[in-house]
Amino acid sequence: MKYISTRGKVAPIGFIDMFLMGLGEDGGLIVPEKIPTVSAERLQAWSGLSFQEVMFNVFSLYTNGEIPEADLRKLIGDSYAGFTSPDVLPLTKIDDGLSVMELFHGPTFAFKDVALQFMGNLYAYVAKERGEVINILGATSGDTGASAISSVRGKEGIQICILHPDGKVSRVQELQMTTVQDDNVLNLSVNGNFDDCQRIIKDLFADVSFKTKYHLRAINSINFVRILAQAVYYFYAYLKLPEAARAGGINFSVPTGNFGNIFSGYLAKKMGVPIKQLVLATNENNILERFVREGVYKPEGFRSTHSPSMDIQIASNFERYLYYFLGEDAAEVTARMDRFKAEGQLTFTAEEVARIQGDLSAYSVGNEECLETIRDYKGKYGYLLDPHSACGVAAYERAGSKADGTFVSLATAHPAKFDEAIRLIGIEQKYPERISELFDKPQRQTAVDNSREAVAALLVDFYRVDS
Ligand SMILES: Cc1ncc(COP(=O)(O)O)c(C=O)c1O
Ligand SMILES: N[C@@H](CCOP(=O)(O)O)C(=O)O
Repeated sequence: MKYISTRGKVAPIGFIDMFLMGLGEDGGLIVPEKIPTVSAERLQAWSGLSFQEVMFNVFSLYTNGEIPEADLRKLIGDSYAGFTSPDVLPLTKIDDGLSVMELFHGPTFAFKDVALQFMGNLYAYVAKERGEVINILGATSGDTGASAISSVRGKEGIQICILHPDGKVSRVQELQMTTVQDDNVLNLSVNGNFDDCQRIIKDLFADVSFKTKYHLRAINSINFVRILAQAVYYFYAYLKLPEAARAGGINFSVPTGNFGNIFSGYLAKKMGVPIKQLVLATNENNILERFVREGVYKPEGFRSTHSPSMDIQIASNFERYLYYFLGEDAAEVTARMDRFKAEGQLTFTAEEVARIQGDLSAYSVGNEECLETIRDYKGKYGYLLDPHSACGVAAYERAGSKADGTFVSLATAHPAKFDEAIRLIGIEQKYPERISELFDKPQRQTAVDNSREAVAALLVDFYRVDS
């Protein structure tokens, strides 16, 4: 298995090189040369396996033997040892039609831990085995940053810098990042929004001489390993359902912002998970909904919502979807992304829109509807959703067609991370101890201007370049 770029100008590389490259050196996103598939019989044989075993099986299709089997098993075992649920990702039945897969039982109470605990350990492994310098650069709307920092704090040979939008993450998210005192962590609070943070890091990754000199490594869903690790929970959700509930295929409702969460589902479907509908749930930052419904991909005014981690306009993984949508035609992807850069929007023909709607359905959930869904599910089922997970459930409610069989809605964060919103509807919750203890700790972060140059100047001082 080799890896290539959506823009076609990266010579095929192996698994570890792909992991280290992060963003393709031609500015594209990395994808596998050919997506491996799992037959229905083989998938059936995975029934009853633990999450760790399913992950091992999925990753073994992609790693080319570059990580010896025992090492891969240990990396996976270590990564989920700190999850608080014995199932790692428990599946909770809400009613006959709907189950919620809780992805937030890791150290930072968000679904990002599923992939990032593994990636942190993989970076430490690669640093040790290959003597690579690992200088991680990431952008966050709140969850990726906390999770990535938790996965590498204090680890030998690794430095991590995270950009977050100043004042636009929840209080708990900010504390999770900025109360970490390890010297290998730098938190930059950027005077802008998440799109600005993501643009700055992508510009720095695209500057190949800077990237090479400072050994920049990606932890965002820019990195294909993130996408792959997230694909595993689609397999696991399918396998955890009783046979009768999954017969004929299942549906997922997926809160998404950077198109990473749902693109992982799209990948799992291509690999062979019998997924019928993939429902894309956004908040009021609804560029992806407009793309699916109207065939227009165009950022519009940024809005702050109750689900701040999905306050995203420019969705990084849109380009990966485009690549497959355009029949893996890298020249056409390049032409369309160039057009997007020049004109600030992409429009799709009616025939194309019909095909997009064959892959995805999409719903944008307003602030009021989000809170209403939280109130409703707490009242009806005694189940407390966080605002991101509530967008997923609200989209499921609207997707409607219960005749399609079982739905799994992905619960992407613990409600305690977004108590600001939950309190608005008068629901009191008790924080897990690992969250309540954050409020007494000192914070450390550096304010920085919304510019690539300002960030680069700080990185030059922070990163280690010796091996
Ligand atoms: C809690 C939560 N839910 C959902 C999402 C959406 O995930 P993605 O942006 O990978 O699609 C994010 C981050 O964007 C998040 O932090
Ligand atoms: N919601 C994310 C935004 C970054 O997305 P990523 O999947 O590319 O890391 C966050 O919480 O930071």
